[in-house]
Amino acid sequence: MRSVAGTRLDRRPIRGGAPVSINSRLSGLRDLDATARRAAVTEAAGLDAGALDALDPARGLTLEAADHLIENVVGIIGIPVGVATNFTIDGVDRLVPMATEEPSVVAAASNAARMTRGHGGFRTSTTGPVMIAQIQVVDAADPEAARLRLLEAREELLALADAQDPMLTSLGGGARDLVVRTLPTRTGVHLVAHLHVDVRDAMGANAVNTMAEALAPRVAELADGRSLLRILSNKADQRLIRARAVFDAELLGGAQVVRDIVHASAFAEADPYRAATHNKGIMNGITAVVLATGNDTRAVESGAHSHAARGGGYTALSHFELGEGGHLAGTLELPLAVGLVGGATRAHPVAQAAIRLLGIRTAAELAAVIASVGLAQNLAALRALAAEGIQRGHMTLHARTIAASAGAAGEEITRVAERIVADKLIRLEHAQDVLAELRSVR
Ligand SMILES: CC(C)(COP(=O)([O-])OP(=O)([O-])OC[C@H]1O[C@@H](n2cnc3c(N)ncnc32)[C@H](O)[C@@H]1OP(=O)([O-])[O-])[C@@H](O)C(=O)NCCC(=O)NCCSC(=O)C[C@@](C)(O)CC(=O)[O-]
Ligand SMILES: NC(=O)C1=CN([C@@H]2O[C@H](COP(=O)(O)OP(=O)(O)OC[C@H]3O[C@@H](n4cnc5c(N)ncnc54)[C@H](OP(=O)(O)O)[C@@H]3O)[C@@H](O)[C@H]2O)C=CC1
Repeated sequence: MRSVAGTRLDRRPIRGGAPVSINSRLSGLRDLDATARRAAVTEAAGLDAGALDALDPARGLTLEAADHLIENVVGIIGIPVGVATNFTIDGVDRLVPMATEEPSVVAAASNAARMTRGHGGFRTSTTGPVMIAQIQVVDAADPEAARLRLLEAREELLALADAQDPMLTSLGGGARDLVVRTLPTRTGVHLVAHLHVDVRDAMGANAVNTMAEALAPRVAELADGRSLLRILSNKADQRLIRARAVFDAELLGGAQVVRDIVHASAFAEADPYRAATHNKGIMNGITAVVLATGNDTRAVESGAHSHAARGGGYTALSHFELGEGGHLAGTLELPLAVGLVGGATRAHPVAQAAIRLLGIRTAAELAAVIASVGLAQNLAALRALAAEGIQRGHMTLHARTIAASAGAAGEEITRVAERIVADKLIRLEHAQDVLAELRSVR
């Protein structure tokens, strides 16, 4: 623990329970009410009764706790947390908490995960939890020579960085490398030092920012310039996670659907207008798990989009191709700066419950889950787009939101939703008419 502004901060990582063998194939979960679902998921995950109680809105984040998270707190917004089923990731079944306001996202992820179960589920690999801190130096008279002087002082600078975080180094993390670039800009040639730091189970921003600020005076001295910005880069390309899976051709709808998903994938790779929507589909899954686990959604999203733009243009983060036996092979690669130690992951009771449900023990395992959900989410949307179109599945589930917005309550929601879907008129005015009609015949 360390003391910050009089507050004792507990920095031990939130971890899931001891690994238990679970079956994530919870068919029929949708037919239960939310409380019964929570009980079913708690039992299926091998957790103690009550382990997920924080997911009950009455027992989640209190106003008092929220007041310690951000400033000028006046309230709390509720975002639904659903559980995606059917996931097998690196040989382990996982039930995945997803926080999202968008209908059909949780269903779609579960649907796609079901289509790869027979082929072993998702497999992942990672480059390791290495974050980059940037130190900008301006006004160096001889930028190229200054670059070499900094590189000559590599060992000294890495040691100085490590000295800032004995806890991190004791856990096997710490400074790993120094890269120095000269950067021509419209205000002259800047020198930019990149400190690569293994941040273990942290997201790492605070950890590397502290190091960058400590190194900056010495860097400026060596460069004979003036240090300016000292901050991590959200282009976390030393912290990549990759997920792959084979999706069953028959479950996808046959050979033509498989071929058309490959066409859809090629379209997104070639066209930035399509790539932005394609990647939004991936982020539907990724952001939902990042949010549920109390991680920084903006950091992950800027990392993802910077990776999509790494070649200078903007392209798809995933790739689909025809695989062995006519099945569909999908891959996804992106930077994922997520942790189990700091930020809201530590402070938010719902995030703690989400980590417990996932049963993960390291930030790398969390990244593996998130990337797998991103790939599943992408595949589900592409399958719908390449087959019947997005509206059938998405709008059918969206109809419930429309029914509730029209004023339906309780059982009325299902009845109004079913009617507006059957009438193929999923609109607010029609839902209001249907509701009025239902109430008039009571
Ligand atoms: C919506 C489905 C899944 C229906 O698909 P379906 O085939 O009608 O569903 P089903 O009733 O046959 O069920 C199949 C499986 O889906 C899951 N499932 C199905 N329904 C539920 C439900 N109510 N609650 C919970 N789970 C559900 C569930 O896992 C179930 O299997 P089970 O495990 O039960 O044996 C399908 O149409 C689908 O995957 N659609 C894609 C929807 C989607 O991508 N939504 C994201 C929003 S659209 C967007 O923002 C992104 C986009 C599209 O623009 C990106 C892009 O352009 O690339
Ligand atoms: N551009 C961006 O993305 C920015 C993001 N942020 C925010 O920074 C926060 C994340 O920073 P982060 O550095 O992760 O948070 P913390 O500083 O809360 O956590 C990191 C610290 O936890 C301690 N620790 C304990 N156990 C472990 C372990 N197993 N692995 C790693 N570290 C461990 C370490 O040392 P010790 O105990 O000594 O603390 C480490 O320095 C997020 O809230 C994010 O929103 C902030 C600025 C910019």
